[in-house]
Amino acid sequence: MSRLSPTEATSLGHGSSLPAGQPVEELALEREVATDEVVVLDYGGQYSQLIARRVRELGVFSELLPHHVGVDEVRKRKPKGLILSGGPASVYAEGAPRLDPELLELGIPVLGICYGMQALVLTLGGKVEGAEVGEFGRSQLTVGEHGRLLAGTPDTQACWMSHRDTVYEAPEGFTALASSTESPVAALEDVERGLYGIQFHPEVVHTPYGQHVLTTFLEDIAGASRTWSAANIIDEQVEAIRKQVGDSKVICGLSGGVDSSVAALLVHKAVGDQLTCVFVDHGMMRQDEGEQVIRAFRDQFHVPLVAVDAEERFLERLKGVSEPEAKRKAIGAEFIRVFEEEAAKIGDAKFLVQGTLYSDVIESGGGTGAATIKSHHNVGGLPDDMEFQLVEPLRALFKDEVRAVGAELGLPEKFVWRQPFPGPGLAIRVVGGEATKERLDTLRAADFILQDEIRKAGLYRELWQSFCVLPDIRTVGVQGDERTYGYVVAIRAVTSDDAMTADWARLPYDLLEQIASRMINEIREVNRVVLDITSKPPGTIEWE
Ligand SMILES: Nc1ncnc2c1ncn2[C@@H]1O[C@H](COP(=O)(O)OP(=O)(O)OP(=O)(O)O)[C@@H](O)[C@H]1O
Ligand SMILES: O=c1[nH]c(=O)c2[nH+]cn([C@@H]3O[C@H](COP(=O)(O)O)[C@@H](O)[C@H]3O)c2[nH]1
Ligand SMILES: NC(=O)CC[C@H](N)C(=O)O
Ligand SMILES: [Mg+2]
Repeated sequence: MSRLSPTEATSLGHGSSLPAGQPVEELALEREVATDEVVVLDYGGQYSQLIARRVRELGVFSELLPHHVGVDEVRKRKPKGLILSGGPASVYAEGAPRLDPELLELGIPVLGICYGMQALVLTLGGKVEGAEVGEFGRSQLTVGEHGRLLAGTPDTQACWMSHRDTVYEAPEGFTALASSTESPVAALEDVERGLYGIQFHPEVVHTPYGQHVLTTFLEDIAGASRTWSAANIIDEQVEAIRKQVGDSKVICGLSGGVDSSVAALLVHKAVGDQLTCVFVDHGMMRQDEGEQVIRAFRDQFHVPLVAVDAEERFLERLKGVSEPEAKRKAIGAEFIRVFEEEAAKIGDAKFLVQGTLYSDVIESGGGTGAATIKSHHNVGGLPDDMEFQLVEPLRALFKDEVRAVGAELGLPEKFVWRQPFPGPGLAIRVVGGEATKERLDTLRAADFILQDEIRKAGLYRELWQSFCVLPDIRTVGVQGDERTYGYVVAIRAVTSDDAMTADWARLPYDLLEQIASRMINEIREVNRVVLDITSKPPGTIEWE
């Protein structure tokens, strides 16, 4: 991407995987199946999510499911093919995830990648063993026989590996296709049974023929039509929304962010004036944001918009609340109470549209033992007694795909390329303490300066997000020969593709200096500015 991310790490760093216990129904997508799908089973690999993204980039819809889902869950989706991801375990480790042999009997081709291949080989009676030396990073693949899977690729090619266990013998019925520096069998296939395996990672950019091999699997082997694109989700969703909503009234929580704007446009396309948008100004917005959103939206679109001034009730609700999850849940619940009141006013709207994305769903954990990193207000933060039925047309998409849909729908660039802003707003950036009006105002002032300077420097669009955090800390300073005891502002700026992983942005020193000095000079309460240089993982983007 940019001068801001000096390493390639961000493009490789999709480190998410679905924790065991993730309830699958949370992830199931109501699709009017119009396009072909390939399911990726996640064995906890670092790049599992990247596999699904690559498949989508190649024009085939793809969903990532935890490895332990039953065969029925996979069958339900009528996939054209199945991909088994890599994973951190050794196939011999106690409790290592197993491959259910029934998955190999679905009548669709299966491609095992790294751990996925090792599990396949072990299940079918081949030989996998821990090698003396591992094979990490760049390696050389030597193809003995191209077979079906490696057709059209060179006899020797670079590939990217990350494993210690190694396949020494292919199971009966398989042909070993290639070896690598440290792996006697680095690719194999049993065309008859439709089973394929590769030890290397086709999904990372360091495997030059990776996309080629994936394309072969999708197109030639699985026979999937490459007709899916973020844009054709429009027709699919318009149809699904009509079916779900019928002739009921619908409200849409509209923040002015790209997700809810796109969701609103889709729903409007589907059910026209049954839709009313509701913008909630909870007092945790950025400077002048409320007015800007209302003006921009009313100017641009012909969708009725109700703006609710809810600052007082949100501040009241947050009194004494400092623990991050408690804060998120309080905000999530209050949002719903406001939506309920507005729904009643417009005449019993039973449906609530939200711009929930795939990453919100994955990250919110789920509940049955899965790790919840943080409850996104629109997923894990919803109150139990909510009666709305949710309409979430973007639940299957990643942010870059939503942007593509937005562009296709004619959403102006300034909406499409807005940096994300979390629903709970500045409240989760007043860290370690209560979000009082006074602290929110200080943070708002700092944030305004940061945005202003980032835009002036022409960096706004290159950054996934740039914002300030106000910890509950004061430090001693000396200003005008006087002792001061003021707040610390932290600057957080990150690059990312989809918020699942992120790197801290290398902002120019001169810009940082300009930002810091403006903050200290212009905001009386602030006397120190620090920079957050934590990537995600191990950090998250927001501090709470
Ligand atoms: N101030 C708000 N008023 C009404 N609805 C909101 C508000 N903030 C968030 N929401 C609802 O919560 C959903 C999730 O918020 P989120 O911030 O993830 O998306 P967004 O604001 O639409 O887009 P972006 O991620 O670009 O900020 C929104 O799509 C919207 O439906
Ligand atoms: O609408 C939202 N409601 C939330 O509760 C919420 N929490 C985090 N975020 C945004 O999600 C992305 C990932 O954030 P984290 O790395 O902090 O988990 C980042 O873009 C965050 O700004 C939220 N958005
Ligand atoms: N990347 C992987 O899937 C690694 C598989 C297994 N953990 C190994 O080390 O061989
Ligand atoms: Mg937002």
